[in-house]
Order: sequence, then C-alpha cells, then structure tokens
Amino acid sequence: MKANDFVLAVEGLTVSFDGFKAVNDLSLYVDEGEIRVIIGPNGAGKTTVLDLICGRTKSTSGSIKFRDKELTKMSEHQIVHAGVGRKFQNPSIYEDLTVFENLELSYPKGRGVFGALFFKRDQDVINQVQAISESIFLENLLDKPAGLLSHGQKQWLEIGMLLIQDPDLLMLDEPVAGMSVAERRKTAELLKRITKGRSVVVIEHDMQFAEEIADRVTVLHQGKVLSEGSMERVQNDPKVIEVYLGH
Ligand SMILES: Nc1ncnc2c1ncn2[C@@H]1O[C@H](COP(=O)(O)OP(=O)(O)OP(=O)(O)O)[C@@H](O)[C@H]1O
Repeated sequence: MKANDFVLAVEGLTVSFDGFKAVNDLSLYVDEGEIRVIIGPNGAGKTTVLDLICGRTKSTSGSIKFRDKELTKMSEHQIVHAGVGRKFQNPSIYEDLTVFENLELSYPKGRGVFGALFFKRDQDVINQVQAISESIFLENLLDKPAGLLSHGQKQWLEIGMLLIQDPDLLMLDEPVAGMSVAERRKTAELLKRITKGRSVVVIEHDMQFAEEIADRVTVLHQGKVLSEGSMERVQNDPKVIEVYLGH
C-alpha cells in the first residue's frame, strides 16, 4: 500500500529536544474509520506524537501525510482546517457558558467568541448542536453552565466541541482519565459510535478501556514503535511484557 491509501501515514518521524530524540524514526499508518490506541510507558513519546501531528511541535525530520496533505509543512490552524481535531488531557471549555453555547461556539464558520454571542442562531446550528448533544449524553443539560458539569461530562462536552467541526481524524489524549467506571463505559460506547466515517487516535493508559475500543494498538517505547496489532497480540509480545514489567 502507498502512504496515500491511509488517512494518516507517519513515516520516519523524528523530533529532537536538545539532542534527545523523544520520537525516533517513527512510522505509523491509520486506516479510514479505524480506532487506533497508542499505549506505552511514561515518557515513551505518546503525547509528543500527537503534538507533532497537530502541528504544536515541529518535527526534526520525517513526514506526516494526512490524506494527500503534508502536515509537517502546515501551521496548527491549517491542520485543524484540513480536518484534524485534537483533544488535550484537560478540558478547555468555557465554564461560564452553557453547554449549548460551548457547542455553538465550536460550530465551524470561523466565528470568534463575540461573533457567536451576537450571532442570530439559525436552524442549522440548532439542529447540529441538538444532534451532537445527544451523541455526548448531554441533550438534557444544554442550558446548564459548563462549569457545573461533572468531570466526565466536561470531557464529553469537549469531544462534542470537536465533533461539531466534523474532523476526519480525531485525536484524544487520555479521554477517560479521572472518569468513573460508568462514565468510562459510556465513553467507550460514544467513541465507537462517533468513529463512523472518521478515524480516531487515542492515547490511553487504561488497558481495559484500550482493549474495549481499539481496532489496533501501537505500543511506543523510547520514541519508537515496539509492537503493533490486536490488543491480544501486543499483550502477549515478549518485548512488550519486558518493557512493562521493567526487566
Ligand atoms: N518540549 C520538550 N522539551 C524537552 N523534552 C521534551 C519536550 N516534550 C517532551 N519531552 C520529553 O520527551 C519524552 C516523551 O514525552 P511524552 O510526554 O511524549 O511521553 P508520553 O509517552 O506521553 O508520557 P506520559 O505517559 O507520561 O504522558 C519525555 O522524556 C519528555 O520529558
């Protein structure tokens, strides 16, 4: 297969921080509609890989192809515009605004905070907000200030704020950290549902959750791919066992 056959094709990606290679000659291919989970010990380079893909960090060398676009040459803003959405570990929602307003603000049309506040809500936006709020379990909380939501609900709202932009590739950094067991279960259901028509890359430490959602798992270690495949395959890989048991 050629790099263009994948939604995301990362090849030979390296980033050096003062000579230390946090990501070292990494190659990674993500298919259409796939949920890929990236696992690996602390410091393996997982977050740095997402930072490189979304343009927050610039690579030292290598290529990141998203469909036919070379992301290493694009700004963070251009990458979002091209259809790549990224959720960071801590929710960045507007706590004083309602759930509805947070989703409305994220509706793509390049409106800023003030534009959105004075903007006359058209039916299109209302319908979209309604549909997204249902998919993130917040349809009955649209008038609630986001600051009053539970931690898990805030995470869902942020996923919704990305979904309303309809990205082809969605990247999530530890989406269930700090969530209750019930919230984790609902998040797994949510992720499986929203993958229809898009690809998702998730960094996860919770192995049970990773197993539940992953089509394929990539194990990173020292900035390189240590193992890749089904959860069962990587869990039984002696190289992975050794790294996790720390021999
Ligand atoms: N901007 C930076 N400058 C210098 N070193 C960095 C920078 N960003 C990351 N690193 C280093 O690169 C390595 C990989 O970090 P990264 O956060 O990507 O790992 P991770 O796999 O996400 O770890 P964790 O599971 O702990 O979040 C670490 O040793 C980190 O200290």
